Amino acid sequence: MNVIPTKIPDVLILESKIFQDERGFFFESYNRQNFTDITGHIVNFVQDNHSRSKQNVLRGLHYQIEQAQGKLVRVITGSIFDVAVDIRKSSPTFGQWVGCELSAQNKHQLWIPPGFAHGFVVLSEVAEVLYKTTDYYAPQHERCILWNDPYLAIDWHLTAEPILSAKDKAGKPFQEAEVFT
Ligand SMILES: Cc1cn([C@H]2C[C@H](O)[C@@H](COP(=O)(O)OP(=O)(O)O[C@H]3O[C@@H](C)C(=O)[C@@H](O)[C@H]3O)O2)c(=O)[nH]c1=O
Repeated sequence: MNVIPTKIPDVLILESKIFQDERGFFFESYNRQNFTDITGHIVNFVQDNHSRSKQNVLRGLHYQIEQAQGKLVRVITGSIFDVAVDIRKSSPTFGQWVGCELSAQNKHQLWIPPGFAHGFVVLSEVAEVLYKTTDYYAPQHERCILWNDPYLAIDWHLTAEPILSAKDKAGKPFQEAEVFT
């Protein structure tokens, strides 16, 4: 497993060793011991999510203010631009974002610890995204920051208008959003 750092030290891109042969490929998509060694934390994943979206669908920026979720994100069909925003007030990178392309081809995974808002946009015709979470879905604690907040100024690599849920269209400006201490 190769670890690619990002400009936010707690957010990591993980590159697995892929074994290719005449049958296809094999890789360990998750190994608890390796993950603990890489992050320096014992992380307990409790939920696996799977979503499929068409091109230009943008989901985000989401977080849970209680039962905050760390997320380990990967793509098994197509490609996305995946974004994490640091919303921990005490963090030196508070208000900063990082993004990276995750695809079925590169098999990269993004580790986003608790304390971040998360979102992605679909770059390919369709994309299927899988992610593990460190806490359970808790809709009462769900919050959403506006994807195009001018303060955050995220470059989503968009080539068309994004397709958003009603909930995401009604996201809060970053400076009005509830954040972590
Ligand atoms: C996230 C989630 C949704 N749902 C249900 C609620 C709703 O009826 C339906 C679709 O939910 P949403 O519109 O919130 O799905 P979506 O917009 O894909 O939400 C997800 O976006 C990405 C970016 C994240 O980071 C996730 O944590 C999550 O917030 O699925 C669950 O049952 N469990 C879950 O964990």
